[in-house]
Amino acid sequence: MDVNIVVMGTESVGKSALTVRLLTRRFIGEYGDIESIYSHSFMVDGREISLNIWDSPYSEDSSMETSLFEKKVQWADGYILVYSICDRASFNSVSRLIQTIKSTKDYLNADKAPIVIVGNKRDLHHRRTVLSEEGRLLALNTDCHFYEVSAAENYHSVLMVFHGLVDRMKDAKLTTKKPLGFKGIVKSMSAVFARRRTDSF
Ligand SMILES: Nc1nc2c(ncn2[C@@H]2O[C@H](COP(=O)(O)OP(=O)(O)OP(=O)(O)O)[C@@H](O)[C@H]2O)c(=O)[nH]1
Repeated sequence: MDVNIVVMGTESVGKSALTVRLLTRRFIGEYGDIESIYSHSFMVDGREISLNIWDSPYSEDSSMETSLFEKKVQWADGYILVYSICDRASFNSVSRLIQTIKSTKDYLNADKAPIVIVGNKRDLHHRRTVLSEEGRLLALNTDCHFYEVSAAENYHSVLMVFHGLVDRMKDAKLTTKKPLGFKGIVKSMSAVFARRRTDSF
């Protein structure tokens, strides 16, 4: 089964950190700001699940963001919306993002793809400005799912986020993989590591 997941959220909330943690089990600290689609396969109940994860840096450019946003919604079978527990604006943005996704034509026309809300940076609890209860309540009110994790400290909680989302899709009628038609997307981990190597010299 092929599954497309889009990871969204404002700047520096840890979208790449979560994605790279899933793929490599590692937290590398600094991540490039490139639009990337990563592939990752794993077995569930004897069946191979192939995940395509679209991780994009946050962009302030609204015109670019609109067309890209629609493309993402058209492509996605599921969403991971990330905020930082230390950044209230990022939480408010997730709340708005849910409304925007849910009102998009492609979302309404398709089988409603599951949405998972993720509060990241749980290790920074001394700087917390968003309570766990607020995340949970938002999920309850919007019919989404909720996790609080630390990409920096914990691989298993990150794994739970992605597997939890796939579990919710298993019964959903997934359409055949939609063509992407978007140039310039890097489909490998090499860019992340190449960037890191460059930075360290
Ligand atoms: N303490 C802590 N820092 C984290 C965690 N996750 C990410 N970071 C840090 O937060 C910063 C931003 O992480 P990224 O993964 O690049 O965030 P992003 O959401 O992909 O950012 P953009 O690409 O700018 O949209 C980096 O310095 C990471 O090391 C976490 O769980 N805990």
